[in-house]
Amino acid sequence: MKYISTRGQAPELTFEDAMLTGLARDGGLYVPAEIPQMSHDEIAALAGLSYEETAFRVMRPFLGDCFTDEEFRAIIARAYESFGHAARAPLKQLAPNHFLLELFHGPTLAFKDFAMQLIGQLFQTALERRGDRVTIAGATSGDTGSAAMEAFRGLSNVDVFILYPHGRVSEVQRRQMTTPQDANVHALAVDGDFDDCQARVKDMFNDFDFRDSVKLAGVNSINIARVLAQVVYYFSSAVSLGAPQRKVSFTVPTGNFGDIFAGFIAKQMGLPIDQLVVATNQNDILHRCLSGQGYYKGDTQPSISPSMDIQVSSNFERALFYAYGQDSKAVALLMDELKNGGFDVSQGAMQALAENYESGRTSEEETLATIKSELASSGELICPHGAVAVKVANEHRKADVPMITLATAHPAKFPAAVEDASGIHPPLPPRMADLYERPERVTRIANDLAALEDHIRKNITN
Ligand SMILES: Cc1ncc(COP(=O)(O)O)c(C=O)c1O
Ligand SMILES: N[C@@H](CCOP(=O)(O)O)C(=O)O
Repeated sequence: MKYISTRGQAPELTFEDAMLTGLARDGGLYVPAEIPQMSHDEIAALAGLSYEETAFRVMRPFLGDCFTDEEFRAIIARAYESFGHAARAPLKQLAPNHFLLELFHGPTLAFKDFAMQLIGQLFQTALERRGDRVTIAGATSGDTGSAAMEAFRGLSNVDVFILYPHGRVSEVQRRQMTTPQDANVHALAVDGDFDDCQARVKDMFNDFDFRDSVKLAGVNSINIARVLAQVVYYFSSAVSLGAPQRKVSFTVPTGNFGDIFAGFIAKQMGLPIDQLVVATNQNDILHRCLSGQGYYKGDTQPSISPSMDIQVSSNFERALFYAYGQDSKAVALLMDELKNGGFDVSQGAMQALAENYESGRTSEEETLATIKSELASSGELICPHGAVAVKVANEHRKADVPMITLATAHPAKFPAAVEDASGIHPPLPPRMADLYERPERVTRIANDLAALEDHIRKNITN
């Protein structure tokens, strides 16, 4: 199994090398050279299996011979043992044929834990075997950061530097990143927005002297291993609702396009997915693009679903790669145009996108109203990101096809917005009850590549 870059100018890599590399050296993103297929019978055989066994069967073909079956099973078992729900990703019914997929039972209360806990174990095994170490740089709008710190904290062969936009994450999200006391995890509050943080991380990867000297690695969804780990819950949830005998649909609250792209991979593997619906908040660049208005950056408007306050949606590059028939030159040109503000998508590529994705947008008022109305109708208290998706799902779902809406974070991560909408203050789980008393450790830093690289060089502990 080989991995190729969306921009066509980087070496082909194995799964393990693609995982440890993060961003391709031509600035592109790695994708599998071929997407493995699962037959109708193989998908049907997932019924009744544990989440861990489903993860093994769905992900195994992507790994090639990088990890033995025994190693991979042990890694999966360790990755999910700390989850607070036996099913790992349980489904709750909201209405006839409408289900919520709860992806927030991991250690940091967001869907990021599904992939991050797994790749933490994969990194550790690979690095120990190689006798090597890495420096991870990650950008976060709130959830990736704490999930990465939790997955890698205390490890002797990894340092983790997380860039988050100062003042633009919820207090719970911030404290989850600033309170771990392990010396190898570092929170950096950047004077900028998430797109600035993500751009600086990509700049670090494109500065080969820095990249090579600190052995830079990435755990954002630029890392293909992150995306592949998220494919699993599309299979587990669809099968529990009757796939492959019947089709299902998904609505996904979307920012960096990693989660919905995992759904696209599941569909390409053979999972019978009817609709894949992209749900955006008021930062609706993806919805505008999928509606035929081109991909043009605007100013990011801070919202009550801050994790999706994104203009440069990293994995959309992967979606474009497939929509342009794997034409890496065309993708490279579009990404150059993006540096100058944006680009139009060709008619053929628009058609290909339309065959795979639908989209919708939810305003701030609609998000608050959905939290309130869902509590009244189904009794579920949902976080603002899930609420963005529930509203869009209700506009798109068909009466005869089950719609699975992804609940990507626990409401307790966004208590102010949830209380504003519902009158209920969602409590943190008991193991985090003292989060507000824990001492914070954070470095405020300019949105400046040289300053960031200097800080990282000076603070590597391993
Ligand atoms: C809670 C939450 N929901 C949704 C998203 C959007 O997911 P993606 O960036 O994979 O589109 C994010 C950020 O990634 C998030 O943290
Ligand atoms: N919403 C994300 C943004 C980064 O996304 P990623 O999936 O590329 O890591 C966050 O919470 O940090």
